Amino acid sequence: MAQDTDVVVIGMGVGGEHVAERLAGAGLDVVGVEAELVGGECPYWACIPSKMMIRAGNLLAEARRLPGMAGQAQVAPDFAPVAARIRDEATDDWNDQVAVERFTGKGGRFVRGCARLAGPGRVEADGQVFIARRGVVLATGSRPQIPPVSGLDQVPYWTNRDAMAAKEPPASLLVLGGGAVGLELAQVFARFGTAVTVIEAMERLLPAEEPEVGALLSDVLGAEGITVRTGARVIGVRHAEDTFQLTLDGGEEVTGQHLLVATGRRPNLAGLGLESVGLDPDARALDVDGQLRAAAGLWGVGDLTGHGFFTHVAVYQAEIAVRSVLGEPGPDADYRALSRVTFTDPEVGSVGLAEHAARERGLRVRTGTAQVPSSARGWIHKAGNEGLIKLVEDAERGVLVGATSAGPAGGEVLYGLAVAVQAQVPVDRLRHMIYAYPTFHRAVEDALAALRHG
Ligand SMILES: Cc1cc2nc3c(=O)[nH]c(=O)nc-3n(C[C@H](O)[C@H](O)[C@H](O)COP(=O)(O)OP(=O)(O)OC[C@H]3O[C@@H](n4cnc5c(N)ncnc54)[C@H](O)[C@@H]3O)c2cc1C
Ligand SMILES: NC(=O)c1ccc[n+]([C@@H]2O[C@H](COP(=O)([O-])OP(=O)(O)OC[C@H]3O[C@@H](n4cnc5c(N)ncnc54)[C@H](O)[C@@H]3O)[C@@H](O)[C@H]2O)c1
Repeated sequence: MAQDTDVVVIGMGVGGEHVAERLAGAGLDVVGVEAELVGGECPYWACIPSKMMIRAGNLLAEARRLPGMAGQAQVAPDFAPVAARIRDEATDDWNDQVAVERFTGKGGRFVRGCARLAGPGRVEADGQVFIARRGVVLATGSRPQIPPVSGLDQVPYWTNRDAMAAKEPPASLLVLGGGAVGLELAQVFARFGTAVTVIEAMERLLPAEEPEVGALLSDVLGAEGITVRTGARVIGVRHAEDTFQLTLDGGEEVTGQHLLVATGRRPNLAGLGLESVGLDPDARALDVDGQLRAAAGLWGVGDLTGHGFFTHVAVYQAEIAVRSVLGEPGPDADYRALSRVTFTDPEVGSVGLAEHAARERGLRVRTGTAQVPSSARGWIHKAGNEGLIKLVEDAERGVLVGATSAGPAGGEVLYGLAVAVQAQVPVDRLRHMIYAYPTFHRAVEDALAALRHG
């Protein structure tokens, strides 16, 4: 028999969990359905374990920077504490009991299973049927996008999930894709002694970001001993005797003990029953309006909306969806000042539009760039000081529409630039601010001084 409830949340990753807990906390009867682990990708296989790995890799890199700066250190990398932290502190050995109890403790009803829509306000899960009076929130996230490379579907490649569960670094690793996942993990494993080759199809690393950043990362990763192949297409994959062999389009072969496929993600819409509510199940992403509504009584938050695969986007959208479900007024989602940080060393932070994206929108653009090593703090910092600040100004309006901050703490330096883009602070005002000496963010002042038409 069908059970009545106020709201059903399908998918209890960061987005869905936030919605479900907030609505249950507001006194609604909420059913939360999760096929795998409550918390989703971020705590178990993505943001948190990868950042624990990166913290460890950065410690090794800092120790290796001692010569010429502060003495000598014997560095003997050991991945065991990293794997243990991921198992014990990050993921509770991939057990979500605490998260489930946090939700049920707020009065939520939890169902473990794969849910699907069976008409407006109607959800089937784990052999049960729920009728949602207020509506349904879809938050099913995304999964790795596997490219159609000949032989790839026949071999035991890694995705981010296998990498996060690794107990030791592989002897060698081929990384397909020079985006955020590929580069963060390439650098970590290399710092633990893995021989890493990154193969990126586009002409540069992090191709969606400023080209200066792709060049910077190629140099830094190359100097750390990582082989970086850009503009490289893999046309075939084979696996035999614990070795992966990739054939590049020029005929060259590259080999490695493991292969990490990190070529992007795609929203999980298949099998959700979208056709039962008149929506296209084959769409690339769930189309939502500014209040995160996909249809009457149907909301969507997180990766499946295609507005950027980031935890901060999922949680931002979740707050708006909560207000919308509760019928409370509030502003529409606004992605103009969306920040993203790739946690390589140097960290690459960016907000808003890269120069090429601003030009594609027809803006009259001025850009200004400053090199971190040439700034006072960068010069003082010395070892590991690589980085740059690049600003993108809409010259008509005299405001920044985008900025990049790469360097030590580049993701933190980004914050001031994100405020400037979000609040549309006039560039002239930014020029007449006082920037503390000698901070990394003082390079912003140099970049402002360099703003000129390209
Ligand atoms: C390696 C890696 C590192 C990352 N690092 C960062 C980072 O540093 N910072 C950052 O902001 N972002 C990072 N991300 C992205 C971040 O993990 C995602 O953006 C975030 O997890 C999205 O949350 P979500 O709730 O939309 O989806 P998910 O976390 O994917 O959760 C969706 C949930 O829905 C469940 N589900 C799916 N279908 C159904 C169904 N039919 N019924 C029931 N349940 C279902 C799934 O099991 C899953 O638990 C990283 C991603 C990766 C891969
Ligand atoms: N620090 C963070 O916030 C963080 C970290 C990791 C992941 N993420 C999120 O997860 C998402 C997925 O990360 P990702 O790195 O998998 O995707 P991505 O889209 O960032 O990068 C994928 C890369 O693979 C390349 N590529 C695609 N097909 C290829 C092929 N056949 N051969 C070689 N290269 C190919 C693309 O050109 C691109 O550079 C990101 O979009 C990001 O939003 C965020």
